[in-house]
Amino acid sequence: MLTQEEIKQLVAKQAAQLVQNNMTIGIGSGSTIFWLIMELGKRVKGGLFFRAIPTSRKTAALAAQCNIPLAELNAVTNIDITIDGADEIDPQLQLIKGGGGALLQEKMVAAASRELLILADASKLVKQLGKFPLPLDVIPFGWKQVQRHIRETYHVEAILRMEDDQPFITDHGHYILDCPFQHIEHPDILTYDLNAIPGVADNGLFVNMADIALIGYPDGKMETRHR
Ligand SMILES: O=C[C@H](O)[C@H](O)[C@H](O)COP(=O)(O)O
Repeated sequence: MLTQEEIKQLVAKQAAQLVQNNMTIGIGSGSTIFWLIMELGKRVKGGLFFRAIPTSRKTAALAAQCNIPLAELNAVTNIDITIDGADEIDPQLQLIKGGGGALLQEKMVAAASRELLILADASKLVKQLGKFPLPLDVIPFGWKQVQRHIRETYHVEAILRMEDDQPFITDHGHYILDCPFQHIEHPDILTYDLNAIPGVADNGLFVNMADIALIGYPDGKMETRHR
């Protein structure tokens, strides 16, 4: 039986093979994407040329260490494919993302891409989204008003994400509120409503965005799911 890290490595290896010469790709964030970057680094060493739009400072730093040429989102008109991880994946390939706090850039890069490929081990598969607390990317100014709105509207206690006893700060200087909805019946409606709250920059629901998910299992099998 493979460990979770070995499964992540396996799906990352397979996904790295999809990148072709001269492509522009988006690279997501997180521990699964760490392995993707390692695999892409090997392909760069082997002579493959592509350029990548990173979705976080961490991803950018890792990719630079692996000699992957980087570009900014503003510098491209077209991204062939974005490869990213997820925190939850439902049967319609609707996602919760943002466990690492990079959801805002991830969604912007995914939205600019022709295709979004999600890599995950099978533990991320759920029947219904919501067990994983939904991250909201919020402007620090007046964040408690957003928290109060969530409490009054949904009866959900949003928790300010902390790191080393300080609020966790995103790459763009924002805060993250983690919202334990438990059951999200209509992700399409919820994403729209949450983003309408003043002070919310974005939320971690990725609705109708993922095209393909590559799922790895402990026995070494891989499954491709399409939306
Ligand atoms: O902000 C983080 C991203 O949305 C990640 O893609 C997500 O949290 C999954 O990360 P991991 O591959 O570490 O489980």
